[in-house]
Amino acid sequence: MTQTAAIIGGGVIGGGWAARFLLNGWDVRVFDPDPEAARKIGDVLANARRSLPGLLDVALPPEGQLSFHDTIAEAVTGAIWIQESVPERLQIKHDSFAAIQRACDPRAVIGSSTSGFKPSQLQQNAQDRGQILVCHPFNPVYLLPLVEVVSTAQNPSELIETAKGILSRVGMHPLHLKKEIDAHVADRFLEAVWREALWLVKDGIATTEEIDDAIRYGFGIRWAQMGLFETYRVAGGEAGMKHFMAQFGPALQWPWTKLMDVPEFTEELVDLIAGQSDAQSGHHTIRELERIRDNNLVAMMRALKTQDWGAGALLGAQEKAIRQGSELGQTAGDIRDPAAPVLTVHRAVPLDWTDYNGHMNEAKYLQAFGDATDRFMELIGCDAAYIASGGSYFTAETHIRHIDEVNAGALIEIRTRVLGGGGKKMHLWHEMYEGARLLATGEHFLLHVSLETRRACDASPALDAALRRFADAQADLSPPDGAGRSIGAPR
Ligand SMILES: NC(=O)C1=CN([C@@H]2O[C@H](COP(=O)(O)OP(=O)(O)OC[C@H]3O[C@@H](n4cnc5c(N)ncnc54)[C@H](O)[C@@H]3O)[C@@H](O)[C@H]2O)C=CC1
Ligand SMILES: C[N+](C)(C)CC(=O)CC(=O)[O-]
Repeated sequence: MTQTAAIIGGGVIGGGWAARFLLNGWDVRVFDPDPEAARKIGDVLANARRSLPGLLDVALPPEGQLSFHDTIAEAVTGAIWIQESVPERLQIKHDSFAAIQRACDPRAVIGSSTSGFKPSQLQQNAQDRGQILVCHPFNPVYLLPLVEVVSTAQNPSELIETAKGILSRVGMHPLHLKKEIDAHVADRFLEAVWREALWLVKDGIATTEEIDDAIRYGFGIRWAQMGLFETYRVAGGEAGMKHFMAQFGPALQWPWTKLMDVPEFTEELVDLIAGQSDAQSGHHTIRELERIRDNNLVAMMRALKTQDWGAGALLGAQEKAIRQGSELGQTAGDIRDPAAPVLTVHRAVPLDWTDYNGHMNEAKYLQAFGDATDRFMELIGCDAAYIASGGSYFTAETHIRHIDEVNAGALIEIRTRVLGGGGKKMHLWHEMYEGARLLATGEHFLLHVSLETRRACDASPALDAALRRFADAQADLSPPDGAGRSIGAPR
């Protein structure tokens, strides 16, 4: 059954939460007094639709329904997750919690996006303190997985576990802090770095662009994959962390940084920073910058997925769970009708598959058909264990027809037929669709090989039988249009 989330405050962060829940299959009900809220959330959703689904190599559940409501009471009806993302003012947050708790399901989780308030401050005077906890996300909420969960002794452990479970199921990494503290963990770093950067600009040491370069050409990339302590452990060389601390610890006593002093926010400093930021980035609109940011984040996170590391490992685990619960997780024994084409790929087109023509690049059609072949091989028993035992298939010939174009974010399906198979041979036919629209076909001839001799040889009897089950059942189907065709101009 579809689950429902309520979003109270639909600005930058509330809009991001709405997109994350919707694209993970939840219905979302929004309350925001701003008459422009629907348009603003629409813009965030458009960005999310082109970027989030393509993070995974498998389709997310069908998108939920979005609705807007005139009161908090109406918005929270039926919601099991309520995310407060109103402005960072304690009184507005308290008023919102009071209105939420007058109307909501007492079992619902109420998460607050607050960047700085402690949960005990949020819970003050609440009707049910135990229902409210901090769930602090990072912008863009639809792509970045971190959410800092901060609770108090008032929160029942079952509610905290429910909250963490739900956040994990929408692809997030709930980091549950041991104790509450102003600004949680991550915002304390961000503020320390920001404060230092303001000094560097004010003192004329570096411009905003030079400071950004200092981050993005070096330690920013490093942090994205290993964080701080693991990076420094490696920097200690073979002697490791103790050596690193002995070598660089004393620097903390020297006056390298001004950390706790804050430069005065004079009009002059604000103008200096805003002027430098305009010179650095003013030629892009904010929407353009958001898209550049999203393109880069998707490429980086997908690269980390191939390494099964950090934020990428989380994506891999989510992908595996979705696959296991879907048609793509079936075994050959689950398939009752081997005469029907088999679903081998169901996924969105990722941003990093598109090219200068604004659509999916030709090389990625082969990637998608290659993935379809891999899935079919796995289905008939040519899986990781079989390959480790020394047998596999090599592709000997491929013919792809590009029939229609497709853009980032679009959901594609590949259905696979067996045109022939048995012994050493496997002849596959893939059709790629977006809905009912045929996008491409791929015809592939493969040979079974011994990975030891690198020469063709018969498949194992079990693999051969599994392949022949499909080949025999499909033998009487009429040949697909375009099968066996060679390249030539239409006459
Ligand atoms: N912007 C950021 O980078 C991050 C912000 N946060 C936190 O998220 C919360 C929201 O911040 P943003 O989305 O940046 O602010 P925002 O200004 O973009 O959005 C706030 C939204 O709340 C609406 N609003 C105002 N009064 C309301 C009320 N009484 N009931 C319902 N909605 C109301 C406004 O119309 C606006 O759409 C804050 O607590 C902030 O600390 C958390 C992570 C990152
Ligand atoms: C600037 N900020 C304190 C609102 C930032 C955050 O809370 C998290 C983020 O997305 O950087």
